[in-house]
Amino acid sequence: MANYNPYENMLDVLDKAAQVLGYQKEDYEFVRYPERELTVSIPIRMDDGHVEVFSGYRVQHSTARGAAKGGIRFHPQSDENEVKALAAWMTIKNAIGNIPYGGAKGGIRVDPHKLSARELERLTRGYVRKIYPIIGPDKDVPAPDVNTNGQIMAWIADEYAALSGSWQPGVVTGKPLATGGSLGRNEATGRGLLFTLETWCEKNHKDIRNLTMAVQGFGNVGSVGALLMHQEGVKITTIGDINGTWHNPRGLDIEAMYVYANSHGRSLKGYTEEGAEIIPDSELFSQDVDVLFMAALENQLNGSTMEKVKAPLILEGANGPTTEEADAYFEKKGIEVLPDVMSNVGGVVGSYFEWVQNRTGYYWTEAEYNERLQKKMREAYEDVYALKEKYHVTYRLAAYMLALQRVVEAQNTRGFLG
Ligand SMILES: NC(=O)C1=CN([C@@H]2O[C@H](COP(=O)(O)OP(=O)(O)OC[C@H]3O[C@@H](n4cnc5c(N)ncnc54)[C@H](O)[C@@H]3O)[C@@H](O)[C@H]2O)C=CC1
Ligand SMILES: O=C(O)CCC(=O)C(=O)O
Repeated sequence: MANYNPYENMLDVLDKAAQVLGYQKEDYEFVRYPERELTVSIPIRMDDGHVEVFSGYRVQHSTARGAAKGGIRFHPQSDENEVKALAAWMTIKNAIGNIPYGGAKGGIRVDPHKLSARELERLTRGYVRKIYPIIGPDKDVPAPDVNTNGQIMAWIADEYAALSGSWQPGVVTGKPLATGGSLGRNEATGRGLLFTLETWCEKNHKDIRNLTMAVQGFGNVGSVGALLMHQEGVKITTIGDINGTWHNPRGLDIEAMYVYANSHGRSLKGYTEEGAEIIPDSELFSQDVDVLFMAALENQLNGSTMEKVKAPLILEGANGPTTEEADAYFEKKGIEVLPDVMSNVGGVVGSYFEWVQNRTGYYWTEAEYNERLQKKMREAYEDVYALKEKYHVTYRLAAYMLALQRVVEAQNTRGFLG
């Protein structure tokens, strides 16, 4: 998998979707290229006085349907191709969610766990100064992703205010409540995944309370998703994060794991539970469960791991966890995949709700927020499902087809071909 290029993977699926729709290359060629890619260098004085220079990226894949929108990731392996693919997936996802955004993503190549809080703040503010010309509430609106959180979003909003001379909370979403965040956003991606699973159960005449599950990733998406699904009766026997894989055949104590991870920097390192054992990470995918919930990183289910999967259903909370090769294999084997661009859209739909509240200055209750989220998740699922049934394709292909139709229509209506 050394040569895995997530952007190429995205293009392959996009081309297939276009083919099923009967599009010629020129009908959608523009969607194959990001509109704008910015690479920046961020010099930081570290606490001990020495200087380090970090690479950062912001890619705006599309603004056809509205301002570019998507999270920012801090990760040691972040690079141009990863951020490009993540930005394109945002275009597709935002179109499926039918929210008025294009797609973008950002990244800094750094291991944030090695930085002090002061260094992290300086790095974040340095990054904002470099991408300042291309972001704004109507231009490009960042949000959290892997290894970023509400505090980092608050620093982004504050640095933007310092540069622009005005407090504009709608420049970034996923903020803490004290800085214009919204009730519900922190849980939105996980809650949206629960709604997706519930809709799948309804369509397949399954009772969610009878499902068993294994989860990879226990950060924002994995931990909230697992907690909410557990509360609905799903039995979660296996959870893995970067530190290890925990297994309890009687069902893990998800509440305890959630509290532990959230008081240990979103990490399960050191977690113990009576009846639970630590198993090799390589055994996570081969668990004999009903659902494999992917909530870590891309390229996890690929040519080398796909044959391990025993679960008949894969729920994608992470972006891009399944390569095209693995996807084809799962289709052949009858393993159903609820794809990222449909299933985890709750995060950005929740961000849209926050942005709407920031711009109107009128804040909703959590119950209102969750009710609207449920409605949006349902609509996204049904819109994808209708195409899946009509064309007899996978959920993923149907999702890409739906997005392609919406982006192409917006682009053509605006008429911005040169
Ligand atoms: N935060 C959000 O609102 C959204 C995030 N996503 C996607 O969901 C995924 C997870 O994001 P977050 O939960 O926000 O990130 P996070 O930083 O809160 O958590 C990431 C989790 O993945 C685990 N992990 C990392 N590498 C791993 C490995 N090699 N093996 C096993 N576990 C590993 C970490 O230990 C951690 O538990 C990413 O793909 C992200 O792009 C998608 C939609 C929205
Ligand atoms: O909330 C957002 O704007 C984007 C979240 C995100 O990065 C994602 O959906 O992958």
